[in-house]
Amino acid sequence: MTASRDPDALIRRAKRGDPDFDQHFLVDDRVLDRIPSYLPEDADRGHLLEIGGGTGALTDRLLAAGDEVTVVERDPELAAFLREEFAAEVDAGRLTVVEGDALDVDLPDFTACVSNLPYGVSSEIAFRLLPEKRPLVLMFQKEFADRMAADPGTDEYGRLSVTAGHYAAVEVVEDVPAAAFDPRPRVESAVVRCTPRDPDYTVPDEAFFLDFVTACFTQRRKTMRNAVRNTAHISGLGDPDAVVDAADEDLMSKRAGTVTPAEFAELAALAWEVGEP
Ligand SMILES: C[S@@+](CC[C@H](N)C(=O)[O-])C[C@H]1O[C@@H](n2cnc3c(N)ncnc32)[C@H](O)[C@@H]1O
Repeated sequence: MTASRDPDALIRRAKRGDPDFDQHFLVDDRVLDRIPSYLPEDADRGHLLEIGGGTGALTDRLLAAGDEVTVVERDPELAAFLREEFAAEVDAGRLTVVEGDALDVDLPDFTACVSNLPYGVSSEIAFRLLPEKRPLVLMFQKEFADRMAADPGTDEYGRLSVTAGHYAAVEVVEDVPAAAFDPRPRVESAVVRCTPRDPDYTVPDEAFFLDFVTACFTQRRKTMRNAVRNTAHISGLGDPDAVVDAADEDLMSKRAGTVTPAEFAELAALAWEVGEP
């Protein structure tokens, strides 16, 4: 196997690294080597997607781990640098560099995504990728990663945990210190693995379920009884009182932070039936 490109040399050649553009490049070789290995063992590595290629240190590892790679990069100078640096792989049809905003561009039919995300838009990108139901290995700000993977009853559990968990089993697989990046971000980071799976509950309407969960967590300090009543403008319920009257009393006395995803789904089904959504 050929040696990987030196991440510091890539940054010198690209002459980029602007924190205002979410440009914090990974320079720790051990972290870079480990990231693709977090893909589930049975993941199809036929076509890997990378969002935010930067100077290509992770792109280089993905070319070694997969058959074909598509990288999306918003910075035109970095996109041009990637095409030049990886000209042989581009010519061989193994690498496609898409210049554009990952929130707008058409995504290819990828089999798995491995990315060190731009943190300013990491939530929007994650929720663009999760419904695609492909394995994802993504670097986030640590606090965000912990909230995504949190269990009911913990301080971190919230809307993000339920909505991400609706699409995938979510695990934090590695904490990454700021020192692993150049320039250093002001926050700590963590790598998350999302393994797609169907949830252990069914919902009558996915958009309504997600809005209902979002609504309840805007009032996380209130009982579910009050949360359901006070947030009809978010959940879209025409008759929230009917839901509260029909629902289990014990569940209505809980706070959102201790309600499991399956309990949210049960309540959303009831709300869909009697709450005039
Ligand atoms: C945290 S850096 C990661 C770079 C590289 N993958 C690495 O690990 O060193 C994020 C990259 O995403 C790019 N970026 C920022 N916003 C973006 C967007 N909306 N769409 C695509 N790329 C974006 C930045 O220019 C930057 O190169």
